[in-house]
Amino acid sequence: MLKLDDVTKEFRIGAFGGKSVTAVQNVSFEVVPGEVVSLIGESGSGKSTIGRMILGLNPVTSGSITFNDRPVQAGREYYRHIQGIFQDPFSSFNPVFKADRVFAMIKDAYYPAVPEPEWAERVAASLRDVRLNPDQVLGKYPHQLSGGQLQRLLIARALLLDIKLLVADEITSMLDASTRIDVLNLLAELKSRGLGVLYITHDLSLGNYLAERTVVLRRGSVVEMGLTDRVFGDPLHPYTRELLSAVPRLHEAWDDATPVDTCRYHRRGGSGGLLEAEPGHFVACAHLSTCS
Ligand SMILES: Nc1ncnc2c1ncn2[C@@H]1O[C@H](COP(=O)(O)OP(=O)(O)OP(=O)(O)O)[C@@H](O)[C@H]1O
Repeated sequence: MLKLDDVTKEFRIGAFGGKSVTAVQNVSFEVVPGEVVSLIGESGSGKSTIGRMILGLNPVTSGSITFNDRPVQAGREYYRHIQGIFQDPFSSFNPVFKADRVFAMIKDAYYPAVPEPEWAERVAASLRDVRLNPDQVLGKYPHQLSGGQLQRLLIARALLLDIKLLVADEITSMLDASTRIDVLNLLAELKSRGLGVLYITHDLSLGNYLAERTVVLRRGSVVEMGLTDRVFGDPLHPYTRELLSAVPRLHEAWDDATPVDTCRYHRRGGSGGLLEAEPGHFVACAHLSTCS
């Protein structure tokens, strides 16, 4: 199980790192095996920073991230179980390597003792799992494959490992509508095999389609989380309601002045924690800075 406990991330910025920006603040949530959790929020809300911390690509400033009770530790053993896939599949491949090479690197790093014929069969099986024809993709360079094929290749590569958690950061945003649905269905199939997925997205409808639970981020903090049906069906936080009513402009930068001024939880629950409004459905007060 992946567990984030009170995680905060500050980046040092400016000349000589004299200033800092808080990208993620006091975030806690879990992803259990066989569950898709979608992490949604506007651009700059801290989604990718959370993904990168889970993958050990950025250290946390405070709090902890554990996977099966062990702290994140970037390295071969960790990546055997946890893999990340990102928005732009082309940037994940070295353009001068054919697809075969991607798989050979996994063999060299993790399975050097496996005989070649057995390895070839494993590769073919993982490609078939993601509905790719091995004969049509192996032997090709990245530019000879489509974005959807490359995303599937990345998933196939992850499947060759003993993967338990996939961090999928905007993986469908560069795909056309039909390929997007194919990749989403593939993720749904993987979750039914016990894989946990953190699905990071701007796109509420995709999160709604796939995820059992939804975590809504605003300016680095969780404002609401719970079962997707409940968060979408009965959004409690004004910001979540705003997000749901503003779907068509989700890809635009948001105006910081977005009014978030009505909150029925104001003054009901301390100064910053999430309130459990109903079992498993948590919401932040919309007036955190003034709530006491
Ligand atoms: N390496 C960094 N150095 C300084 N600031 C950073 C760094 N990475 C991210 N940030 C800042 O942290 C905040 C959160 O960024 P992040 O990329 O996590 O947001 P996001 O929700 O994933 O946005 P998008 O959907 O546009 O990718 C932003 O204000 C961003 O400018």
